[in-house]
Amino acid sequence: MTSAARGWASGSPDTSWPTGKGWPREGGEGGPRITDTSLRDGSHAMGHQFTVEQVRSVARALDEAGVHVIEVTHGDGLAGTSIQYGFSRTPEMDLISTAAEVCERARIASLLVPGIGTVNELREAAERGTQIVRIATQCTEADISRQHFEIAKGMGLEAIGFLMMAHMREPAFLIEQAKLMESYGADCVYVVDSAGALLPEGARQRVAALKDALECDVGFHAHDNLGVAVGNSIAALDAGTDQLDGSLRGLGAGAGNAPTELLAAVLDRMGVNPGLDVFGLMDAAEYVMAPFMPFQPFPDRDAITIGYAGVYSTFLLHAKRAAERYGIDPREILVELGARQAVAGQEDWILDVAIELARNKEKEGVA
Ligand SMILES: CC[C@H](O)CC(=O)C(=O)O
Ligand SMILES: [Mn+2]
Repeated sequence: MTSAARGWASGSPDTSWPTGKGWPREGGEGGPRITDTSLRDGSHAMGHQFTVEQVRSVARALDEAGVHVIEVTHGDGLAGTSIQYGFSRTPEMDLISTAAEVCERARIASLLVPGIGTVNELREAAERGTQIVRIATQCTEADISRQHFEIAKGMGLEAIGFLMMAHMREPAFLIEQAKLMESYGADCVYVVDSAGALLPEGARQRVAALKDALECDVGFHAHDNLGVAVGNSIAALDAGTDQLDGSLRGLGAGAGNAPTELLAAVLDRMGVNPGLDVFGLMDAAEYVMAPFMPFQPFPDRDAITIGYAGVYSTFLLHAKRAAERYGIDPREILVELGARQAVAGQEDWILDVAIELARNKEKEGVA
């Protein structure tokens, strides 16, 4: 569908345009609402070095191709720029303003991780054009997001919960966490496969459980560590997801996200295209995004290990260092950490596991 066919050229109001909760179901075009996170999750792959020009051209191309929501911030969310997470080349508020200025239809979202971003950044982001805040917590810690939801709703923003590392917990557990976010005012709660560790059945079960238990929308955010980001997104759709995430060329952390252009093509073939210009997105990926990408994210050995072990990608470097010190394969450390369900903040386990594995190996060698 061209922009003219959608009535964009004339700027006529399109009542089917997605504005959040329950968006497309009655009288709309059908299909899920699409959020492109190239300019946020992609910030990780870019080493947080986006320029104003890059953001302008990507946001414009996404908007023209009918993407409903464009997420813009540092990869770790508002105020992520730091020695810990990597300094942004361009102040994220300028990137938000730039995207907001060029978008005629798409809404701008920003990620906020409680403990990193504060209400001050959220207020400024809203002044610069952010209309949707995605509040991200570990999938075991939804309770820390109450204040953030209440403030965001008080500011008139659409507020979305982002339950990260959702592969680590069973659907029944996620329901409880998602219900907390809903009770704080969430318009939607996402199952976030941060480590790309889910397989289609796991994605389906988690989304189906939330759909069954919540009144608000449900979303799904994929990573491609096991090469099934698009397959998992389709499984989520099958389970009734209202919203899906993608990024052009999959630009995102680790093995990257589900490519938006691929999602568009697949949804179109499934007969549930929510108004995306399939060729436009293919062109945006090829001619706007690809030329400035520092590398093409894909499931390489490290990325597969993260998905296979189901651990935080931040464990990788520490595991490699410990493995070298104790003469073992870092993959063994990561798989063991995954089995022990290590979460962020438990990096000290890495050394313990390395020592234990080295001892076991020594014993086996002696026996
Ligand atoms: C906290 C940042 C992180 O990249 C959020 C996300 O996209 C994920 O967990 O997959
Ligand atoms: Mn992500």
